Amino acid sequence: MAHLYPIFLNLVGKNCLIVGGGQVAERKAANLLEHEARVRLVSPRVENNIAAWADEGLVEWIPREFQVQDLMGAFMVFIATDTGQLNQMITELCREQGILVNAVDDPPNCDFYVPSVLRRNSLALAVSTEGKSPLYAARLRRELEDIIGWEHGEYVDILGRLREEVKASDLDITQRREIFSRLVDSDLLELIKAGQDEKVEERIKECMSSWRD
Ligand SMILES: C[C@@]1(CC(=O)O)C2=NC(=C\c3[nH]c(c(CCC(=O)O)c3CC(=O)O)Cc3[nH]c(c(CC(=O)O)c3CCC(=O)O)/C=C3\N/C(=C\2)[C@@H](CCC(=O)O)[C@]3(C)CC(=O)O)/[C@H]1CCC(=O)O
Ligand SMILES: NC(=O)c1ccc[n+]([C@@H]2O[C@H](COP(=O)([O-])OP(=O)(O)OC[C@H]3O[C@@H](n4cnc5c(N)ncnc54)[C@H](O)[C@@H]3O)[C@@H](O)[C@H]2O)c1
Repeated sequence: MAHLYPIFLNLVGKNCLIVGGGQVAERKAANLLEHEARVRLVSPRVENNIAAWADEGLVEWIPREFQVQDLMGAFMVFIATDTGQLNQMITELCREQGILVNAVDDPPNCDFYVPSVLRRNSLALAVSTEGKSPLYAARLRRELEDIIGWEHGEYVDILGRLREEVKASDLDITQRREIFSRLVDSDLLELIKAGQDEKVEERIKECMSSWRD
C-alpha cells in the first residue's frame, strides 16, 4: 500500500467540523483551535473543556445528534462518536461530498491521520506511524523534545528573517545559496543556546559579509 503523503495545512479560518464531544473530540478540537481553524462541533453531550470553549465563543457547539446538513461548507471533518456504524455512515457521506475526513476509530477509512507534533516556533517535526502505534509516535515526540530545544525555534526565526533580507537583494541564486549555506553550517545554534547574543550578531555579520561588504 502507498505511504501517507505528509503535508502542513494552513487551517486559519477554515471550517472544521467535529462530530462527537468525548475526550478524543476534545483533543482534536484543542489542536484545531491552536491552529486558528473555525471549529464547529455537533454532539448531544460534551466534555467540560468543550463546553467552556463554546461559552467563550471559541467553538460553535451544536448540542444535538449529527444531521446530514452539518457537513455543509466543511473543509474537513473529524468523526469521533462512540458508535462505529454511525462513524462509518458519516465517513461515506463525506466521501460523496469530497470532504477530507478523519474517522478516529477507523484508520483504514481516514483520508488523513493527525501526527504527533514537536513544535518550536515555526519549526515542526511531525511523527506518524501510519496508525500502527500512536503511543509510539507520542513517545518518540517526547524523546525528540530533549534533543530539539527552544533554541531551534529561535534559530529558524533568525534564518527566516535573514532569508527575507537576502531575497530582497539583487544577489543571484548562487550567491544567495552561498549565504544560506554559511548560515546553516555555522555555530549560530550553539551561540543562541548559550545566550551569547553579541557573538550571534557577529556570526550573522560574518555569514552575510559577502553580500554586505
Ligand atoms: C498522534 C495523536 C494525535 C492526536 O490525536 O492528536 C494520535 N493519537 C494520539 C494518541 C493516542 N491514540 C490512542 C492512544 C491509546 C494507545 C493506543 O491505542 O495506542 C493514544 C495515546 C495516548 O492516549 O496517550 C488510541 C487510538 N488512536 C487511534 C485509534 C483507532 C485505531 O487504531 O483503530 C485508537 C484506538 C482506540 C481503541 O483502542 O479503541 C487512531 C489514530 N490516532 C492517531 C493520532 C492517528 C494515527 C497517528 C499515527 O500515525 O501514529 C489515528 C489513526 C487517527 C487520528 O486520530 O488522526 C495522539 C498523540 C498526541 C501526542 O501526545 O503527541
Ligand atoms: N483516534 C484517536 O486518537 C483515538 C483515541 C482513543 C479512542 N479512539 C476511538 O474514538 C472513539 C471516541 O472516543 P471517546 O473516548 O472520545 O468517546 P466518548 O464515549 O467519550 O465520546 C463519544 C461522544 O460521541 C457523542 N455522540 C454519540 N452519538 C452521537 C451522534 N449521533 N451525533 C453526535 N455525537 C454523538 C457523545 O455525545 C459523546 O460526546 C472511540 O470509538 C474510540 O475507540 C480514538
